[in-house]
Amino acid sequence: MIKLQDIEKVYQSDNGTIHALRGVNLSVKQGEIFGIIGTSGAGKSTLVRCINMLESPTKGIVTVDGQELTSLNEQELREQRKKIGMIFQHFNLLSSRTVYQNIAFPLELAKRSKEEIDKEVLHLLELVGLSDKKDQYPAQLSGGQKQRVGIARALANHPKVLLCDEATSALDPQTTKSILELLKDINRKFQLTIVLITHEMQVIKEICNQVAVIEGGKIIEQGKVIDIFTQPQSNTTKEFISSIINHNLPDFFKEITLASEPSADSNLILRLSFIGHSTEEPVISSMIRRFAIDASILYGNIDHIQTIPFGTLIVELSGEQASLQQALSYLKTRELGIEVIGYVARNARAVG
Ligand SMILES: Nc1ncnc2c1ncn2[C@@H]1O[C@H](COP(=O)(O)OP(=O)(O)OP(=O)(O)O)[C@@H](O)[C@H]1O
Repeated sequence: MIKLQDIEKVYQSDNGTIHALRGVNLSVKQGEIFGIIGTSGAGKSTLVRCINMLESPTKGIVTVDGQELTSLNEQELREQRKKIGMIFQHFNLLSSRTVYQNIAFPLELAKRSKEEIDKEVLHLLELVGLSDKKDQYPAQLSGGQKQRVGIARALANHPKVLLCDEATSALDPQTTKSILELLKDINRKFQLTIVLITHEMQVIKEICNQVAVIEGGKIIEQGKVIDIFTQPQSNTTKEFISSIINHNLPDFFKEITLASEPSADSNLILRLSFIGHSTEEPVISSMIRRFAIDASILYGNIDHIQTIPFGTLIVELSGEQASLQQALSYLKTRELGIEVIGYVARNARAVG
């Protein structure tokens, strides 16, 4: 549905040249909720604004719904933009218009009849749960209600894509949840493709199928949310994830020396991640039964990414070195993530 090829964006400002995007390639499938996460200044807003050409890329090709936007003139672009709705962090509502009139605005611009507009607006008000607020002005609404108006307005022209520019960043956690639920609902009902940018991993975890991490104008990591959460590669991604999932080692590891290679009398410390059905498999107990080893659990956590459960265990295995290596080989045949954290001297910690 959306394809970005080698997108570059250079701003010329009084302070010199700013290279905001440096060769971005992205592909978003129809019906996906695609999240782009990055810290302040990473290039998120520039990137999302390149998708509907509010910013025109200095270089590269933007294609939406099979149409190359980067080759269109202004008038053709205006037509194509009707396929792309957008919502904003600060809602961007017209303060002198009522809720009804705000939602009607894009339909008036599209020269739709009064009857059509009325039917459409009433339907959208119901969809976003604001039928009773139609004659109020934005100043009389809460942040969450304002964003609901923003969503209804963005959907007025039946877009195929909805772009969300930090749409929940100005909202409290409870309101954020309800807006994300509404976006999920709309995605399901209309098979609408959603691209959202955020600096909060919680938002990605709650609704996205796919995620891309942007840093210094480049995509440094991308993939399925479940894969990125369970096997983050870059330090930036690890940091984002650690804000909601503790990937750090427990404190007592700071006091012991970990070796990267085994010695005759060392214990093996592993981090195991279980995803989906593998959380139900009794891997640890069958490993202990098969090999002459002991296992003690140093840390355990279970979480969900939307409906998929995933768990993390840090375990210390003790026994003969040959048995430990056999157990490790056995674990590698199971459906789980394995990270060898290191080896500790057998007496460094008492294994129970
Ligand atoms: N219109 C502009 N003129 C000049 N520089 C700009 C302009 N817009 C953005 N930039 C610069 O481009 C870089 C990327 O900015 P952008 O707003 O895309 O990042 P961001 O990840 O969305 O950050 P934030 O979360 O703080 O909004 C920054 O260095 C920013 O200062």
